[in-house]
Amino acid sequence: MGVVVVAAGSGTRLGADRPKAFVELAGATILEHALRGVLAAGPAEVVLVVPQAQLAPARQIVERVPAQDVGVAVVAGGAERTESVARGLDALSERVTMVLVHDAARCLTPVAVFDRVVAAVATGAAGAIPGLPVVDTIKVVDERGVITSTPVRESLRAVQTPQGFDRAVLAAAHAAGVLATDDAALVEALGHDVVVVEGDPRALKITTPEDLARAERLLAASG
Ligand SMILES: Nc1ccn([C@@H]2O[C@H](COP(=O)(O)OP(=O)(O)OP(=O)(O)O)[C@@H](O)[C@H]2O)c(=O)n1
Ligand SMILES: C[C@](O)(CO)[C@H](O)COP(=O)(O)O
Repeated sequence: MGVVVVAAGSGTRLGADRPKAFVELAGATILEHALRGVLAAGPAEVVLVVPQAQLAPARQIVERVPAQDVGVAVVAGGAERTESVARGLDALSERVTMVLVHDAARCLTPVAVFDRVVAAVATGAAGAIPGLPVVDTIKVVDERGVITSTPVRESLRAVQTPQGFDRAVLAAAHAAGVLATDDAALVEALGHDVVVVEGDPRALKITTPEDLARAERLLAASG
């Protein structure tokens, strides 16, 4: 299994003085936490996708983190998340047949979540992604803010990463050249079934300063 870790975002909503993946969380960068979490899942290879200006700092992180015999490559990302994923995919070796795409911003994702995604793809799913039931009622609104529909809550999931796919399926989905907020959407658009497996609250995406504080608390609580 190969893992593409996308870490090339700027982190506008976090508002830090550097790209989000290079912000410190309990003494290490978000990217370092993410890399350690990914390596615990037992990949054959990993590609870190980072901003062009952060290639050298990212390589220093790779040197610091023990990876045994796992190959860890570092490549520059694009302006959009979808482009960053595509560049990461291109950097995986030919031998990789199953790909997981993971947000560095979800750096505290437990290994059990990786395991559930891998198990679902290994048993034949074209794609598998973690998700949690939503607790709020969700409304669809138009441009005036007027509600146009209320989806049945039981059918909704808030989805996370890692998102796992058969490599050929994901490559075909990216070849369409369409942008989406996650990879599953590209694979769904090709007509493939993507299954949702159980996610985990600890796989939160660090997006705002409040999320960063929550991640600090989670790490402190886990000792
Ligand atoms: N051009 C981009 C945009 C996002 N990402 C990555 O995709 C993940 C999810 O994106 P998000 O959390 O929204 O990060 P940012 O785009 O950096 O956040 P913001 O929208 O606040 O700028 C992050 O790990 C981010 O680094 C990426 O690799 N390349
Ligand atoms: C892939 C993702 O994390 C799934 O929830 C999410 O869609 C990323 O979106 P963002 O707009 O890049 O935060």
